[in-house]
This record gives sequence, C-alpha cells and structure tokens, in this order.
Amino acid sequence: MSRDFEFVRRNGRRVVRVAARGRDVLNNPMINFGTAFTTEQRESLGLTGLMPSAVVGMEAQLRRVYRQYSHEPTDLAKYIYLSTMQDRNETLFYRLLTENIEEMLPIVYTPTIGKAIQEYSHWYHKPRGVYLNIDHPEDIVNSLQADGRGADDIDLIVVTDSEGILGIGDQGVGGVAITVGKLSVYTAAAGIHPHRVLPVVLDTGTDNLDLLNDPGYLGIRHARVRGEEYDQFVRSFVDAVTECFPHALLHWEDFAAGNAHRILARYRDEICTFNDDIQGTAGVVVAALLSAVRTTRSRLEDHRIVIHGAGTAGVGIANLLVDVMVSEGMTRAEATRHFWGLSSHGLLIEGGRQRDFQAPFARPRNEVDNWKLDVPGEYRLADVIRNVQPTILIGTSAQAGAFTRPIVTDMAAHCERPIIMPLSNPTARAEALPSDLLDWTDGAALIATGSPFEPVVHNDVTYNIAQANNALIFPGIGLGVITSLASRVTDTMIAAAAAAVASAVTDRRPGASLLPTMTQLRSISARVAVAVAEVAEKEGLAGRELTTPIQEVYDNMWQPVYPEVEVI
Ligand SMILES: NC(=O)C1=CN([C@@H]2O[C@H](COP(=O)(O)OP(=O)(O)OC[C@H]3O[C@@H](n4cnc5c(N)ncnc54)[C@H](O)[C@@H]3O)[C@@H](O)[C@H]2O)C=CC1
Ligand SMILES: CC(=O)C(=O)O
Ligand SMILES: [Mg+2]
Repeated sequence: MSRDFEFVRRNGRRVVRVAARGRDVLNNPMINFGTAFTTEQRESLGLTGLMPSAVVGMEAQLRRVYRQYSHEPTDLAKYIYLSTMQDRNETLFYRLLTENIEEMLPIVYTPTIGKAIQEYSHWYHKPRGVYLNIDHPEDIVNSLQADGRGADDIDLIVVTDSEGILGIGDQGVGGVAITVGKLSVYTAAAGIHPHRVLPVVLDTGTDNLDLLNDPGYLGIRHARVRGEEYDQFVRSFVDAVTECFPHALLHWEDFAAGNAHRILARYRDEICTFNDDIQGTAGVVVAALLSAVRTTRSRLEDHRIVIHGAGTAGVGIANLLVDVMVSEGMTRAEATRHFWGLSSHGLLIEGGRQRDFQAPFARPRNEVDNWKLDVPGEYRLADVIRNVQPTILIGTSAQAGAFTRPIVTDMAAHCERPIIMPLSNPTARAEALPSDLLDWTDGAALIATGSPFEPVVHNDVTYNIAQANNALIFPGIGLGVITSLASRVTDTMIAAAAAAVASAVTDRRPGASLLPTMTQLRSISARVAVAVAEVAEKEGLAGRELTTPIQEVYDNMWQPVYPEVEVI
C-alpha cells in the first residue's frame, strides 16, 4: 500500500482503503472523487467544509466537465483542460475519455498531442511521470522509487528519449507527454490500472536548437549525449527498472530509428519489453493489410510492397510482414524480395547508404541498373513506382504530401485496387489526404492513415477511412502480458494481435473501413489481449495458467467508476 491508500478487491467489488485525510485526499487524483464524495465520506475523510456542500453523482460531474471542455477555444486548450482534469480526478477523466473516445482521442493523442509536446515548456503546470537526467545517472533508482511504489506496484512503464516524437522529431523533455498520452490510451482502451503505470522520459539533452534557445525550456540545456555514455545510461535505466519493478512490461516509444532497433535487439530476450513504433505499428498495419487482401481476394504473396520511410516503423512493418509470409509457406529470402524500402537517400540498394536494420531489404544492384530514372543515379519514389509497379504503398516517412498525384495515378494504372497507407503523424505529416487518393484513383484505393480523417464521399459512396494507428494494438498487448504474466513479448504475439484486429472487421461493403473504429477500442483491445495471452501460454512464457482467458482478461480491465471507500 502507498502511504495514503490502496486498491483491493473484496468478493469481486472494487474497494479503495484510504488512510489520507483532508487536502491530501483532494490533491491525489486517484482518490479524489470531488463533489461526488458522499456526506459520510466527507466526514470520515476530513473533507467537510473543503468543497461546496452539494453532493452530485458522476453523471452530473460528467455533464459539467463536458460543458467546460467544450467551451475551450482550441484543441491545445482542450488538451490542457483534460490534462489538468487528469491531475485532479483520474476516475472522472477516464470516464469522460472512454465515453467520448472518438471525439477526445485526437486531443489526448495524435494529432493534438504533437502540438502539446512542442509547446510543453510553455503550458507545463505540474509534473507527471519520472524525469531521468543523463548528467545524473546515480539518481535513477531513487527517482523511480520517489513516490513510494514498490516492486509489485507497477505493471507497465512507457519510456521515451524524445528523439523521434511522432513525425516531428527531437522534442527534448516535452516528449514526456507522449508517454503520458500512450498510458492514457492504455487505460481508456484496455483498462490498464492508472495507478499501476509509470511514464518516464530519459532526458539526454536535445539537438533541437529552437528548444535550446528558448529561455523557458524545461529540459537539460545541452546537445544530445550519444555513443557509449548514452548506451550506458539506457543500460542503467533497464537495470534500475529490473531492480525496482521486476514485473513491469517496458514499452519503448519514439526513439530515433538507430537507437530504437538497437535497443530492442539488445533487450528483447533479456526482459519483458517491446517497441511500439516497431512492433505495435507493424501489428496494426499487418491487420489492415490482412483486411485489404481479403477485400481484394488476393494473398500477401501476390503483392509488391513499397515502404516510403524505411525507419523505425517502416522496417518494423516489413519485418512482421516477412514473418507472416513465412508462416504462410514462403522462405524468408522469397518474402524479403517483395519489399522495396526508401530512406531519405532513396531506394535501399546493396552497397548503398543504409543502416544495419535496413540492410536485409536492400535491392540487388543488378536489378536497378537498367531502370529509367528521372535524375540519373537517384532512385526516388516516382522511379520506384514506375519500375516496380507496386500494389501496396506504405508511408512512414513523415514527408507530408510525398504521395503526389502523378505517383498515385501511375500506381493505379498498374493495379486495380491500390492499397495506400499514409501512416505518418500528426495529420500535417501525412503523405497524402484520403480525399485526394480517392479522387485520383476514382474510388479504387484501399486506404489507411495514421491520424484520424473524416469519411470521404466519392461518386455517392461514403468511404470510412481506417485509422491504422498502433493504438489498436499496444493497449491489448499490455493487457495480455499483464493478465498472463508473460515474461517476454514475441513477434508471434504481435502477429496474433494483428490477426485478432483483422478478424474483428466484418463489413465488406464498398467504402467500409479496413479496420475497426476507435469507438470499438475497448472490445478490440480485449480481443488482442486474449490472443496475446494465449500465445504466451503456448510459447511457455506465461507466468500463470489461464483457465478462462476471456473472463480473466475482462476481470483485469479497470473500469472508470468510483470504488467503494473504506476509511482506515
Ligand atoms: N500510424 C502509426 O501507428 C505510426 C505512425 N508512425 C509515423 O511514421 C513516421 C515515421 O516515424 P518513425 O519510423 O518513428 O521515424 P524514423 O525517423 O525512424 O523513420 C523515418 C524514415 O523516413 C525516411 N525518410 C525521410 N525523408 C524521406 C524521403 N524524402 N523519402 C523517403 N524516405 C524518407 C528516413 O530516412 C527514415 O528512414 C512518423 O510520422 C510517425 O508519426 C510511426 C509509428 C506509428
Ligand atoms: C503513433 C505513433 O506511435 C507515432 O506516430 O509515433
Ligand atoms: Mg510512436
């Protein structure tokens, strides 16, 4: 138990035992129920006189906060409103969020969170999470334990070093907001207990000169530390997590490509961990592709796949697709030949400029020697489309508008139903707009995007645009791992998560979305969790036997309702 309270179950009922009194209750968002405290609770918790005397239920509170939220003039102001509410009364915050998930997800998550991260040092009002400073690695353990939570108190940690935030790059200490945002999605989508999680930012400096020159910037004011010192800091952090919270799942978010792949490779067989941008994204994209190939009555092996932006997410997607193709009977070498990846230097070609994790996808030099190119020696997207005639085009480059009309019409000229996924976030970074893609292909394109887009009407058909965001995958992975006490996160689990999401898509009418909508997030996350827990058991990685996986997953989902209060 923390010093002030503990949550327990009694005969299936959720109870909070509270030792705190007076303002200590009101200042703690996990046990502050505001004006919903009954008269008796107010008396026994020492709250009488500390708030207006009317006692109102959660429904009335929800009406009030929704009205206040709606009056906020901009999306960033709405974000700040919700953030202060989360710091005041977490149960009410989550109830509001879950009841209005489609409306509020774009505020607490992409796209608005991108703006909130860029402006972090200006709207900052209260710390949330743990801020670790590379200049003081000796403080890591104390900082992780500062709020008194012990070895069994944390199920999940989301950590970033903020170098690759969404598609907006290095955001210094402000990246802590992505860890808070991802954890809000975990709770809203999968019912991960909000008191059993920890957001962490590794502040290793920033190379963002706007931040370094901003007098109000709240992070460490020097350039990013790299190399051996950075690796040692990450090592110390992982060791500290293992020491302080040995049962926690560690989720890596928005690291730059090189570090993301290297860190995952280093720790994935050592601790229970996954990288959301690599594996979560891959899961949702595979789900969207399984759904798309079902629509086109084809098989993955029939497709030629171009990945524009072969970085953290792009190569993660390619790797999982290769795994799926191998599971369908291809050799790894055959499967790999279905991919053409581009980086900022153009097509990945053997012997050309590329990083280790990209190398398996480099094309043989003799394949491209005779290509017709717009600019001799430069293998750009238009050249790749013309020469490869792909059937699937994936955008994870953060290059807004990269899928131009000539590129898309050229692709559509060679395939009946081009599958096109501008996945970059936030919205302003999308490689194309769904309305343009449908216009340029006369409604033939099968589309998924990273940020939310409104439905598009084309030739009297309404096209619902699938949001292929890892938010459809990572909450369920967390819930599945926590429920099964899995010791590792494997790619088989990610593939099973993808299949679970794809299987939830049943509407095959023209214009139907390739993926479930965000309003289905809770049930989808539960399905994903069951699939992940079952794989954990099959692979011998589960820490407990699941007799009734569906019930156990459901029981593990925290609900945003005020628990019974026991005053101690
Ligand atoms: N929908 C989703 O769930 C997700 C979307 N993303 C989005 O994907 C984008 C990339 O994210 P990360 O992979 O983490 O970044 P990253 O920096 O690791 O990868 C970006 C890649 O794009 C390449 N690139 C840059 N300019 C290019 C150009 N002109 N032509 C071709 N390639 C170019 C870079 O060389 C790099 O390989 C971001 O906008 C991010 O928001 C990332 C993760 C999940
Ligand atoms: C969604 C996500 O993780 C990203 O855009 O980085
Ligand atoms: Mg990310």
